[in-house]
Amino acid sequence: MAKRNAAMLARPSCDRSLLGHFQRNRASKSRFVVGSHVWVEDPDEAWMDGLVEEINGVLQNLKSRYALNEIYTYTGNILIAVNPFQRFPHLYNNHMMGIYKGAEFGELSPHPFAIADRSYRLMINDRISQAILVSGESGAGKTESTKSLMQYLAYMGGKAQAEGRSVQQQILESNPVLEAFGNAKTVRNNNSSRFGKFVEIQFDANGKISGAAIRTYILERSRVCQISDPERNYHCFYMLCASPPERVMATRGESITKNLDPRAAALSRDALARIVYSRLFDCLVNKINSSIGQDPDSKILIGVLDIYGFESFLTNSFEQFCINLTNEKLQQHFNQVTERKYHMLTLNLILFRLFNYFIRESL
Ligand SMILES: Nc1ncnc2c1ncn2[C@@H]1O[C@H](COP(=O)(O)OP(=O)(O)OP(=O)(O)O)[C@@H](O)[C@H]1O
Repeated sequence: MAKRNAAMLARPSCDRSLLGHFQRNRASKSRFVVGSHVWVEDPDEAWMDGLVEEINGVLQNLKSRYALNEIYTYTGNILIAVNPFQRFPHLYNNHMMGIYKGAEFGELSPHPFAIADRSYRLMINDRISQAILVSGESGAGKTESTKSLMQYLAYMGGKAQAEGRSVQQQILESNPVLEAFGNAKTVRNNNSSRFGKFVEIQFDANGKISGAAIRTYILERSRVCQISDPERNYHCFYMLCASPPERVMATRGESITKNLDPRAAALSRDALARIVYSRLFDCLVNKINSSIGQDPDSKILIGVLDIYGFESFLTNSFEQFCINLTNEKLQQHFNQVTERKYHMLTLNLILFRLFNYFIRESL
């Protein structure tokens, strides 16, 4: 039998929160202990009294349902999902979402769509925010269940977008990006989330999605520089280094397919690294500026420009070429400026801005 892991989805009702933690073999132990008196179903006697002599730890109900490909089971308000380790696309298509739409909770087979539908109805009817907790051991199927929940909420709350991509589309499209940067192969799961995620889907008064926020928690930072075999680093690093036959550029409204040989792929990788680093540097400067604070009402200022000096190597980088050109221009202007008795700093600042603009545009 395939390995079975289980994830649990708990739906809080409008006035209380259900929190829980599901581990295989523990649920039965919490209800039955060795020595308990129990009723046992019997084909002849109907019910017989019995005594628990041994607990072998198998959740019989989940096991027999799993054998019939029934991977979802309710226990009260809680949905238990047993990882099937195979795709059942018919369980998650538009037709299935239509069936669960507005159906009474418990009327249809247990499903994440039913949990999402109940939460949506409670939010609409009682005007109270809801939360769905997805919990379970690594590899149990929490991320897959979360995607089904989000798929259904997007289906219920989605509104047609006149132009551009709708909020619901963007929420669903954020999954592959976050997984590329936040998921990695571990011993237990080839696509293990190495961060916690709280997706807040906001609705307007008509129950339509009006916005969303993704809050992440405790990204496993150590993985970036420390991994043990056979685990891997974050997927994005392998995606960056891989040279697919064609890795497609998506632009607004269309996608362009371009063949990249390993050399071109390496150039793209290096360009990305440069951009990421320079954005990080800008971000640092912005942080410093916002912590110092600026006076928006100030009408006068003294600017002091300090750019790096000109230099000439055997092979000059593009930035070196730019800085040499700018230094040359600055000196020309300095001479003109002093001759014409203009204020030198003002012109220098303009040039500095132009220089920045030029470099940014060129990169
Ligand atoms: N409902 C499902 N249908 C098909 N495959 C599933 C389903 N649930 C889980 N899987 C399979 O199991 C793998 C692990 O599931 P998932 O990544 O959701 O686990 P997880 O509980 O989020 O793990 P982690 O805590 O490590 O992130 C998935 O990549 C997928 O192959």
